Amino acid sequence: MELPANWVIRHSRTYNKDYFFNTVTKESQWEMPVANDTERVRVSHLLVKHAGSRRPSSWREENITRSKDEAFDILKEYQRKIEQGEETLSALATNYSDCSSAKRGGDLGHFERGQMQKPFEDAAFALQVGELSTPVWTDSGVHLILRTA
Ligand SMILES: O=C(O)CN(Cc1ccccc1)C(=O)c1nc(-c2ccccc2)[nH]c1C(=O)O
Repeated sequence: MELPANWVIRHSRTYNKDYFFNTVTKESQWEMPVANDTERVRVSHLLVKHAGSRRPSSWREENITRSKDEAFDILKEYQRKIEQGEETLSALATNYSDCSSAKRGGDLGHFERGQMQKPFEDAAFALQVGELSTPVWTDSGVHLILRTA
């Protein structure tokens, strides 16, 4: 049984069953502690906004008028290029992402559940490290997500 760092299994004589004890925080719990690598992910993403985006504006374009369909077609072409190895997500995000993270090659750093828009979070946590998502829709627009850690 793989336990996250600092966790040990203890046995409760009172209830005659095992529990989990964190030797650093001194907390104890009955349920199996969540391993760190499922608590936090790091991703880079490429966002293409459209006229219906909550904020249809970006560093690239002051007033974004493209349709949802156009945004999807643009993102699908980026996805094809990345999957074919012709381009990297980082290079495309730097030049074409409508998110301010374009300046960092699309890197969003690490985040836990509860921090991002739900569709984005669910897609990110479903990826294996190194895996590229299919297009993901949020209120911001449509995204390609690459899990990096
Ligand atoms: O939607 C808005 O009201 C304006 N935003 C920023 C935003 C979007 C959702 C929640 C909080 C902030 C965006 O449109 C946006 N969302 C993102 C975003 C969305 C999901 C994951 C990472 C970044 N980037 C941006 C940006 O301009 O740079």
